[in-house]
Amino acid sequence: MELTIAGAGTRLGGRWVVDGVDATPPAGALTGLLGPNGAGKTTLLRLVAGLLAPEAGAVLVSDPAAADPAPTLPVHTMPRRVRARHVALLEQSSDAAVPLSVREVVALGRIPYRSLWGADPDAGAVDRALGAASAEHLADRAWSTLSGGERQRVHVARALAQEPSLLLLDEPTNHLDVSAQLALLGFVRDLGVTTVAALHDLNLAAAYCEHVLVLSGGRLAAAGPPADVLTPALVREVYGVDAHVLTHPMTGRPVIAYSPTGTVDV
Ligand SMILES: Nc1ncnc2c1ncn2[C@@H]1O[C@H](COP(=O)(O)OP(=O)(O)OP(=O)(O)O)[C@@H](O)[C@H]1O
Repeated sequence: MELTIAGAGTRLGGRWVVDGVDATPPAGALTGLLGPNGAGKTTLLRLVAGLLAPEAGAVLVSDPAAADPAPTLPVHTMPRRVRARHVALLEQSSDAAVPLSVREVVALGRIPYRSLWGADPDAGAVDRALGAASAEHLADRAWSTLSGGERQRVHVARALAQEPSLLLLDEPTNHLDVSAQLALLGFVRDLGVTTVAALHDLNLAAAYCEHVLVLSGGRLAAAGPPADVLTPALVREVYGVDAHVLTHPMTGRPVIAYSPTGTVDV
């Protein structure tokens, strides 16, 4: 799905927390949404998901009912059921103790596809999503008994079960061990679905994202391929941290080596 964020902004608590953001994340690829705590990443994801209507500008997506893929449809005006078939948002996980099994939680992602009498037209969708999120071994567990990382995998599986054409992930690697982080981002990158993922780990973004957007104080500070954007000057300006940017010996992608603060023994 094509996505254009055109001067989008919104206020929360009387303050512009997303302010005049212009961006065109590449279709069918993984875009990293970066920026310090409070920069506006979650709010921008909610605007892109159509859960918030922008007070300024627009968030436009391809109209699923039209042959033309050009982004012309304001996402927040899509009927909810239609939007739920095309746009999935994985929010920062809540720890609600719902009395459901893992399989039932993932099946919630299939609600937009179910018929009036509750049948899912694709009986294999839940199992495929569990497999994609490396969570098939959890299928029959009670949700309330899972660890933080296990829950995160199930949240991801639920979003994938929606089979969206626009996938929005808010800190999807939260709680995951290193191996699960790499597996998840590798899987999402190879999905071929337009994906925007808020990430705190600049090295994961550099390794897996085709494009990155960097927010700072609600405004877009930089956008482009990670190798162009993730410079020592940018890391200093946005995060207030000194860093060296090295080149990964296998992939050629940037590796950010932060300079420790305080006294350093050498
Ligand atoms: N309902 C609200 N009312 C007032 N201010 C809000 C509200 N929700 C969020 N904010 C503020 O808006 C700003 C942006 O918040 P947001 O959650 O989008 O940032 P973020 O980049 O996702 O942060 P983090 O990395 O910490 O998750 C923050 O300063 C936050 O305190």
